[in-house]
Amino acid sequence: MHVFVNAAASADGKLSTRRREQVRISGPEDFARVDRLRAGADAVLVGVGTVLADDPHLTVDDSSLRAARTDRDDPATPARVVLDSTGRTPTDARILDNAATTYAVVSSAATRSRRQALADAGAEVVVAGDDRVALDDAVSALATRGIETLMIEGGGEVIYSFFAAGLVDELSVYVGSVIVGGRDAPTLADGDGFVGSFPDLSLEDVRAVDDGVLLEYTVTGRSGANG
Ligand SMILES: NC(=O)C1=CN([C@@H]2O[C@H](COP(=O)(O)OP(=O)(O)OC[C@H]3O[C@@H](n4cnc5c(N)ncnc54)[C@H](OP(=O)(O)O)[C@@H]3O)[C@@H](O)[C@H]2O)C=CC1
Ligand SMILES: Nc1nc(O)c(N)c(N[C@@H]2O[C@H](COP(=O)(O)O)[C@@H](O)[C@H]2O)n1
Repeated sequence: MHVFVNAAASADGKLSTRRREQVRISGPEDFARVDRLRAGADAVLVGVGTVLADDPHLTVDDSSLRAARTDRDDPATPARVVLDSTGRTPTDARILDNAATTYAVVSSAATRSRRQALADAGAEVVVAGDDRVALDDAVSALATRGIETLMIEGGGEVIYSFFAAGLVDELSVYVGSVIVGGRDAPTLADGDGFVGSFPDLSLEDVRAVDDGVLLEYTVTGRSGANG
């Protein structure tokens, strides 16, 4: 499976505020680019933290991009995936509407009633892992459902986990011209953080987008060279 991460960060590396309230960092050109990225994916994945904070829809909005997908017999908008170990996704979350297939990936820690509630709300429930969603198992389960290209949109906990598992092939970061600040505000990669061995990136392209900068990387492996 090809896995790519896209996120928008402030100039000081934050994805949102310390209150975990969504910040509009991208401008119109970048949001259009994100729409194209979504249109090129089989599924768009977020963590339950993003669902609870933002209630995202995660669909392709541009009608010509949707038409191009249906012309090649793909659904108009990619599948949506939420990593949600205990099934905390609200049953009225926007990702559970009928705009696309939605996979709720839970762990064995999710109660039968939460799994049933998510299924009743329209999700296809996938179990991967014991206490927390195990990414290798989740990715395998998605692959068996025909997902070959997976876009990770965040947030910082989930992005870190994908890097820690060595599952990321490409990263694009839009760096907006704003400072958000806050030691507890989410960054691109939160989690426990790396010590001694760091994912290495190769910078493939830099360009001005809106009033910020788009950085595009491929992931080349792990080394301690940056430490
Ligand atoms: N600027 C941008 O581009 C973006 C910004 N955001 C912002 O990020 C914030 C949310 O980020 P964050 O709080 O980090 O939440 P995440 O969206 O990264 O979700 C984290 C949660 O996902 C669940 N999860 C399940 N399995 C895993 C796993 N293997 N690894 C990691 N997480 C797992 C965990 O909850 P559990 O254990 O209960 O399952 C965890 O707490 C919001 O403020 C949002 O606005 C989000 C996306 C993009
Ligand atoms: N690319 C980008 N730029 C920003 O400035 C952002 N705040 C985000 N946030 C992400 O977009 C999701 C919202 O998606 P919908 O418009 O509801 O489909 C949000 O949940 C974050 O993942 N992204």
